[in-house]
Amino acid sequence: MGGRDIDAGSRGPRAQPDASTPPIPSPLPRLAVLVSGRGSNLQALLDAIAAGHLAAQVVGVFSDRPAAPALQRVPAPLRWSRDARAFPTRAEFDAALAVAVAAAQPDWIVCAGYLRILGDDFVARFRGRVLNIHPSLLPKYRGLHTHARALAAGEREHGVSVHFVVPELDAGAVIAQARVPVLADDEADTLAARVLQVEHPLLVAVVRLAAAGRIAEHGATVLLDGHPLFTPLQLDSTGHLDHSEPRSGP
Ligand SMILES: Nc1nc2c(c(=O)[nH]1)N[C@@H](CN(C=O)c1ccc(C(=O)N[C@@H](CCC(=O)O)C(=O)O)cc1)CN2
Ligand SMILES: NCC(=O)N[C@@H]1O[C@H](COP(=O)([O-])[O-])[C@@H](O)[C@H]1O
Repeated sequence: MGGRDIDAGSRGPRAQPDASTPPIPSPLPRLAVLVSGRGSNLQALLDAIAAGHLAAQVVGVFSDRPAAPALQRVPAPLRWSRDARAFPTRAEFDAALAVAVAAAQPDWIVCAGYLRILGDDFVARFRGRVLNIHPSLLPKYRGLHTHARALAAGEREHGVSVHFVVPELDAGAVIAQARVPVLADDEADTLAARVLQVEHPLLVAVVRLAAAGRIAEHGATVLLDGHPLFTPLQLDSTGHLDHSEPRSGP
């Protein structure tokens, strides 16, 4: 799994393009995906790319768990994993992860079911380019076990958020959300399954915006096409993000 191929060879005069010269396509945006589990969100990205619905390329899949089934969804050269528990400190694992991720030269890093808190140094190194999909309507239910907690709290609505990653857990600017109803007979697993169904189109839709250079982190705010988002984009029933959301401010 390597980075960009840099042609250090040719030093002669560059051929001037003319009408007969086909345009050189810009390289596809490079995605590094961090996983810890089965990888259904990773698969959603891979499927969208294969179907021509996401103009990007997965350049590496990274895990803290060598046995993570998600790793099997990509060819071996794209896989990197180390047992995080085998490292003396969290910082040492994070440092090894950062070196491996940097070597892939990603444009974006997507936490897709990645179950480790990233250290401050890792976040700082890639700040503004790290996204996470979190199974709750943030800022509600940061952390783990979100479905059980939402049920225990008697929520009638639940869902998923995609946000920028900052050092504080699940506290980064929220880019987009998708909502599902909580049913009277829901248990954590049935609610999780319903949420997962909207996670996949939501993640693809946000990564599509990121890959197209349309979103950016601006402090605690998300910029969409240079305009601040004051409320997260919402996934509609057709799997598209509502860009018509009213934007106040310049
Ligand atoms: N610095 C950040 N790192 C990560 C974030 C983030 O927002 N900031 N998002 C997470 C993903 N995540 C929820 O969406 C999450 C991941 C891990 C944990 C957690 O408590 N992990 C424990 C280990 C749990 C386990 O092994 O079962 C830990 O790291 O000690 C909570 C939420 C990705 N990283
Ligand atoms: N705190 C992070 C977290 O809980 N992420 C959640 O883990 C699952 C991973 O599924 P996947 O491995 O099939 O994509 C997804 O539901 C994702 O939202």
